[in-house]
Amino acid sequence: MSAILKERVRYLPLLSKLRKPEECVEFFKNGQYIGWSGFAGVGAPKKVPEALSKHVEDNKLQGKLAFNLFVGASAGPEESKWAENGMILRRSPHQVGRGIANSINTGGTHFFDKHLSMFAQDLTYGYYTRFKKDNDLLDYSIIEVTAITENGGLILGPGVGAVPEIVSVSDKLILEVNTKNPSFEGLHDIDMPINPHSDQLILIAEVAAIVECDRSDAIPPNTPSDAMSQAIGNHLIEFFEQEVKAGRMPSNLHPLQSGIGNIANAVIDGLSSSSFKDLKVWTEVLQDSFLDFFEKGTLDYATASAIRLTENGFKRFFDNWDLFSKKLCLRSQVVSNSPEIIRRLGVIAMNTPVEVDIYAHANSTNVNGSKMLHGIGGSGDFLRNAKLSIMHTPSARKTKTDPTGISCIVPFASHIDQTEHDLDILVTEQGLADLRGLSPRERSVEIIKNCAHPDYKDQLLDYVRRAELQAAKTKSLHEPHILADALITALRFEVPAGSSKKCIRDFISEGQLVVVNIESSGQVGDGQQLNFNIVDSVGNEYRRKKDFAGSTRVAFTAHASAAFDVCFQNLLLRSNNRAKNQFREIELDIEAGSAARDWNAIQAAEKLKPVELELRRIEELTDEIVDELNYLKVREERLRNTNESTNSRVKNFSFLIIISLISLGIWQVQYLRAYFRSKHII
Ligand SMILES: CC(=O)SCCNC(=O)CCNC(=O)[C@H](O)C(C)(C)COP(=O)(O)OP(=O)(O)OC[C@H]1O[C@@H](n2cnc3c(N)ncnc32)[C@H](O)[C@@H]1OP(=O)(O)O
Repeated sequence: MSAILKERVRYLPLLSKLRKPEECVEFFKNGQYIGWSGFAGVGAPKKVPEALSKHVEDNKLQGKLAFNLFVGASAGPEESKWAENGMILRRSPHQVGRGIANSINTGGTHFFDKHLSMFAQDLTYGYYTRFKKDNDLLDYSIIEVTAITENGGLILGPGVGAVPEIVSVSDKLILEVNTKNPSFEGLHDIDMPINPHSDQLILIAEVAAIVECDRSDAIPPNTPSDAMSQAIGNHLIEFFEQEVKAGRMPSNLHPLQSGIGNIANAVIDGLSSSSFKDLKVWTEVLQDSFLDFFEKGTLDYATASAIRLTENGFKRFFDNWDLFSKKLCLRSQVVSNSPEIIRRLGVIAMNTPVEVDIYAHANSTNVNGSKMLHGIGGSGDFLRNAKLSIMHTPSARKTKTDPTGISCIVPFASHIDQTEHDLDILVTEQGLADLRGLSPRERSVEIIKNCAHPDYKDQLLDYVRRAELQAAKTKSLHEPHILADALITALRFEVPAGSSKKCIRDFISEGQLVVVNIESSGQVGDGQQLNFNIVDSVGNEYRRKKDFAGSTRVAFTAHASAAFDVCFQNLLLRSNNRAKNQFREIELDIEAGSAARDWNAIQAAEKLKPVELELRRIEELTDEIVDELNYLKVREERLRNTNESTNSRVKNFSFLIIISLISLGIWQVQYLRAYFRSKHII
């Protein structure tokens, strides 16, 4: 037993329960309900989960020793290891890490994404354990502590999260005493709201073991702030200054909440250099940038549920313990995320979405509507209840081949976590949209104009124009949408190896510039040969390529006004002996006319100001509309000529028939007369 452990565990009876992590494995059985401490990657248990993972790997128990796991918010890499080993059957709430996200997205883990403010209390109500056969809510909980007081009080570490509720409903506890971190004594304010069923007994769990942990939390370094995040920060600072001037906020603002992720970290970095003083923070996670905030004297006091610092950040924090610990309080997540407190304090909430749509519905969790990233976390708690609900995001994110390949401003959010009823302000590096008091259609203009990336502005405006035209016809102009178009920015489909040709058809006008971007998965030599060609319906071939993989951009000027096809065929090569179920995934993006022009290059080459560029774009768009109208006019003329010529032909034919009938009639009369005369009848 190390001297430091003896010093930290001041409740002596517990010292007799000391075990090695691997000696705790025997407590765990398949299907148990387990709680962990931890919040936003810090304060989670490490040694016992690691020993269990090793046990599963050594004995090939993957998928055979699995648990229902509840953690306040995300835990550390040990959780991802559990997921990789098929050890998590069910999980809630917020999680972070490739392993756990993969397990959710491949169906190995049932994940339910509850608001952080509600999760802990719902757990104590028994909502999540209602299928359990015995009366215990949680069988075991593994809790990291930094000390245990003389009377058995648990001193948690850098994360509080749902530990108070988890401990209160656990049958047995395993305590990991972290001796690498200093004791966090004096930094927490642990409070448990009384649930409506106040007549229920809170169980006092039995401690099954204590284990020493000599390792700190491993938080990856944050991406340093860049021009994009600085621009977002500057727009926000300018906005806050205006709010103070308008008398809607005091000069030291209202308490700030900041979400997780690199953008949130960088935005706080920007705010720390602003001229605001005596700021306060009411949030759930403090990241590294808050340390600068404290040191520069901008930040007066902060309260959170976890302090999620990188290795360097923790070193700074521990080295300056006296300064930071006096300005900080860690609380449980039911308190830090309490809707009532957030509303009463008038918190300014700032969180990053995956995407926001033109009417201000935001997706915080699911890429393309179905691929889970991290979960909603506390973003819903804060954005629904804050005095000012702000979302900050880059206007576009990169893909493998395109630095602005994904627009974060979309016609229709593919999954909605935060609704239009909550969001006040949207800010990207392009600018800030103040949505307060605007109708959905006013919002769409404000968002596209101020926040969308220039590469996507025209497409979004075009969508709004078409949606409004259609909605006007059906008298549904409140929030116009064309649902069939709303979710498509680029086409993505699979071409199975050995299948027949697959073609995508579009229509172009003569002389129009067309740009086709094609991205294919796989590589040349992988046993499949992907060929494509682009032809129009009058026989012009614009491009043909054999054995293609990766990405390409084809630009051409249309020779005729006609339909054109982009056709793919994926041949299975003889040398390929893994033939079954192989396919290439294709992403196809077709742009025509002004949308196909590289406006950034035009602006640079002709040294145009933004207004001039916008006017040029509008001019081209107008020319295009005029061209289209001219084309329609010519087609209409052609149709009219065809109609007229058909009409005159029918007329002539009718005359011919009339003349033929009259001639036939005269002939018949003559013939009958001659016949009757020859028979002497007349
Ligand atoms: C504990 C708490 O709850 S704190 C309170 C706030 N909580 C939340 O808001 C929870 C939900 N939000 C989040 O998890 C984050 O803010 C995020 C993921 C939405 C954004 O965080 P960032 O640091 O800006 O994201 P980051 O750049 O690391 O991107 C994360 C991944 O999402 C992907 N992504 C983000 N936006 C998009 C998009 N519009 N389309 C496709 N992929 C996207 C990124 O490409 C990246 O993928 P990768 O890991 O394969 O590279």
